[in-house]
Amino acid sequence: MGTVEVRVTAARKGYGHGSAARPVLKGLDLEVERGEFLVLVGPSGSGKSTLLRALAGLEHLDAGRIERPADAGTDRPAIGVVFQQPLLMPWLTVRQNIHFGGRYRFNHKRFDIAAADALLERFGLAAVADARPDQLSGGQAQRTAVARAVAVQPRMLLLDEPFSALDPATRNALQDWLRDLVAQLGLTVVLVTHDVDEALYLGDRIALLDGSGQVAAEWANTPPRERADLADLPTRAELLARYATDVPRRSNLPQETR
Ligand SMILES: Nc1ncnc2c1ncn2[C@@H]1O[C@H](COP(=O)(O)OP(=O)(O)OP(=O)(O)O)[C@@H](O)[C@H]1O
Repeated sequence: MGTVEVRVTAARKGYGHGSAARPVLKGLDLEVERGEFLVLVGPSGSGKSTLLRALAGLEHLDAGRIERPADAGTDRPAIGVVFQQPLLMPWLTVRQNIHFGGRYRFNHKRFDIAAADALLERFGLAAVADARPDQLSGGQAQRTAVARAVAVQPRMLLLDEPFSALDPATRNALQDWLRDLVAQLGLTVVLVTHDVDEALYLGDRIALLDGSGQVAAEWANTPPRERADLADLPTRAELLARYATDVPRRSNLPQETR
């Protein structure tokens, strides 16, 4: 067992009140090791995004605790977050978007602009550095979002279905790209995905949220180098079988609690 980067203990979180109260996390425990690539899978409504937002500090737990990497001073955040939509600032160029976190959220005098600019090259975005988000392909936009997240040199990257809105070819290309990037930067990653093959292709470990409000099962995984190998993995059949659980959807909730 390596160094624990994040420890979630007895996490409880629900939404709504009274008869509409809906617990989502029910005493969930989870540990993520430093440098590990953990993938959270599970059906819609099982609480994957809620857990990720809590890990990011964007959501408060009702009970339980999360110990996560502390920010090193005020200038360097420990965590970068990327969502399904790139959420770029439409009035800023790609380069300005990548600078955004460093310039505006932290001590801008210590933000390393040269290092952030080097990401343009590394992420294949140099040719569109001065373009606005509406001029980008989906893949370019999402690479910009990841570049913005890593420009502030976080220790951990939290990704909530970052590639699910992309076409399959672009998704595959970005999975390869992400895998190389994470290995080079030595980041700890927690990725939420619906895609079992994506989980098996990328994850060092896969955790299943099945709607019970807890981690229902975990699998150690040695990611295959070839996509063709995915189909034969025993874990794949097991995961798909466990995945079939039906969890009530968000649309069942009263409108005002959404
Ligand atoms: N802000 C909110 N207000 C009320 N209910 C919410 C809120 N966010 C999530 N929920 C509810 O909590 C439950 C878990 O949602 P969450 O988005 O965490 O699940 P998920 O596993 O990520 O689902 P999906 O895969 O569809 O994104 C769902 O039933 C959802 O309706």
